[in-house]
Order: sequence, then structure tokens, then C-alpha cells
Amino acid sequence: MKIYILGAGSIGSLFGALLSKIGEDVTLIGREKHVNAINNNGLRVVGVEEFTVYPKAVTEVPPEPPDLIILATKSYSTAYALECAKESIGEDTWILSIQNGLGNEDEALKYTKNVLGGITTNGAALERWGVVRWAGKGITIIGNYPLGKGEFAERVAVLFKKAGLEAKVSENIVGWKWAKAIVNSAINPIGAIMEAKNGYILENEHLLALAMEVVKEGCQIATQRGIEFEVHPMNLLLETLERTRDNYNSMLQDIKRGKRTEIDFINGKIIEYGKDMGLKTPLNFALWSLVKAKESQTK
Ligand SMILES: NC(=O)C1=CN([C@@H]2O[C@H](COP(=O)(O)OP(=O)(O)OC[C@H]3O[C@@H](n4cnc5c(N)ncnc54)[C@H](OP(=O)(O)O)[C@@H]3O)[C@@H](O)[C@H]2O)C=CC1
Ligand SMILES: CC(C)(CO)C(=O)C(=O)O
Repeated sequence: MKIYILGAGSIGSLFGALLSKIGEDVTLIGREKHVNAINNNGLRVVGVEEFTVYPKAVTEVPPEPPDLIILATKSYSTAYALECAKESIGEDTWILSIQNGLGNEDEALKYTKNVLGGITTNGAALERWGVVRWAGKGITIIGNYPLGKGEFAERVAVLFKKAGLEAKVSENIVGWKWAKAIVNSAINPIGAIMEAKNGYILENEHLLALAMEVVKEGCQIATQRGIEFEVHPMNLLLETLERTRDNYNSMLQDIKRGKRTEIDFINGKIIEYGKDMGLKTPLNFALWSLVKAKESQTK
């Protein structure tokens, strides 16, 4: 399958490397330093598995339409990245988002109806240009967005499994995207504000109580929108905290690097959807405000 990874950073490079390893025709589209390192020395994966592959790597989207574009930028870069890719989205091209947050697939739907939603709990971090650490093995769930299973989603899941990813197709990918966003809406800002590992939220009764209330608030908004969950976000919260005890969450990592966070696409979206229905989301608003303040402190 001809696959473009749009936004070859941490998670995109991991998926690209795994798919390249099984012989798929992968092109990574990323920033110059990473692309140069891959072209000079290959793309190295360390951690859960250790190997080097030699996929194509470029800074601009090639003109030929691929079968699949895996969208792996941060959510705030999605709209611009898709605009850069629009000439390469053919009639038969599918776009799959493996990003956190809400709204990325809706951006992709502006360009094609062939959209797959996805969530992944794999952990990846760029160790240095050309080297990605597979920090933790997780699951990946994909499905036609907004609804249905679909033949192409099944084909992609087969490829992912062949590549060594634990993957499955869901007919309710919107439910999964919301469940993950609600879990992120609790863990990420609390961990970022406290500058603590995810495990500390489990250990500290005040933080755990707050995280659970934030999840309840998110669930109220989701339920009002008619979202149904395959796994309840409260269970997903506890399971995620347990499984990622040693992680500094991605929002905290962004804050530490002085980078923009995805708060607008996680808590910000929950606040926005609440407003549309005349519902207040005071906990999400408080966390959003604190993270925004922290973001501006580090700029
Ligand atoms: N890392 C992880 O373990 C996981 C991440 N996710 C989600 O996946 C998404 C990506 O995360 P992550 O990989 O960590 O992020 P990264 O910032 O590591 O990777 C994104 C990369 O895409 C680049 N980029 C952005 N726009 C373009 C463009 N138009 N053309 C080429 N390159 C571009 C970015 O460059 P620049 O920084 O210069 O903009 C960056 O190098 C997020 O939504 C995240 O929440 C989900 C699960 C796990
Ligand atoms: C699962 C979790 C909370 C892991 O830290 C994550 O998605 C993130 O950090 O963004």
C-alpha cells in the first residue's frame, strides 16, 4: 500500500517505521532535520523493538495520490497540513487520523469522504533526529468516520497487525475518540499543572477525585450529544493511569519544551460542545484556563 505519514514526528515516525519494515511503500513527510537524518542514516526505532528502516522522507507532500494518508501532526497543525496535502488527495485516497483530541477527522472530511478515525495508546518520543523511541506498546483502534466498519479500515487493521501493532476495527470510532479525549481532558492538564507523572494522580486522593469529576463532566457533554462508549471513560481513566504510571503526559512535555499544547482540542472542544448545548463545563474551563496561563508563562 502507498502510505504517506503526514507529520512525521514521534508517533508518525513509529507507525511509518513499522509499516516500512513489512515492505509497505511509506513516505514520511516531516521537518527538514528529521528528514535529512532519515535520508542520511535511515529511521531507527529503539525501545519496545529495535531496528532501522530506510523509507522515503521528504518535507513537502509528493504530488502522486497515495492509498492512505496517516495524519500524525499535533491537532493545531491539522488544518494547514491538510491544505498542503490537498492536491495529493485522490478519489481513492483515504485519510486516517491517529491524533488525540476532537475535530481532526472533521477537518479531513472537508477534503474527502474517505476518512478513518483512530486512537492509539502506543507511546512514542523522538529521541533525536532520525531516532524514535517506542516507549510503550498499546492498542490502536480505527474505524470509518463518523460511522461504520468498512472494508478499507479492515485492510488497514490487517496491515497494522502485520506490522506488529495491536489493532482492531470499531464501528463506533466516534465513541472511542470521545472516550480518549475525556481521559486526556483529565490526565493531561492535571499532570501538566502539577508537573507530575501520571501515576501521581492515582496516588494523590485530591487529584484522583478531581480527575474523576472532570471525566464525569466530559461524559455529561458526550451523553447529551448522543455519544455511546464501548469502554466507559471512567474505566479507561483508571486503566490508563495505571498503565502509564511512569509517563509525563504529552501536555506536560509540550509545556516543558515551551511548545503549544493541544488543550484547545481536548478540554477546549468539550467546553465548545457544552456551550453549543447551553451546558456549562466549569472544571474543563478551569483546567483550560490554567494550562493557557502556563503556556503563556513558558513563551
Ligand atoms: N507521541 C505519542 O506517544 C502519541 C501521540 N498521539 C497524538 O498524535 C499526534 C502527534 O503527536 P506527536 O507525534 O507526539 O507529535 P510531534 O510534534 O512529535 O510530531 C508531529 C510532527 O509533525 C510536524 N508537522 C506539523 N505540520 C507539518 C507539515 N505541514 N508538514 C510536515 N511536518 C509537519 C511537526 O513539526 P513542528 O513541531 O515543527 O510543527 C512535528 O515534527 C498528537 O495529536 C498527539 O496527541 C497519540 C498517541 C500517542
Ligand atoms: C495516555 C496519555 C495520558 C499518556 O500519557 C496520553 O495520551 C498523553 O500523554 O497525551
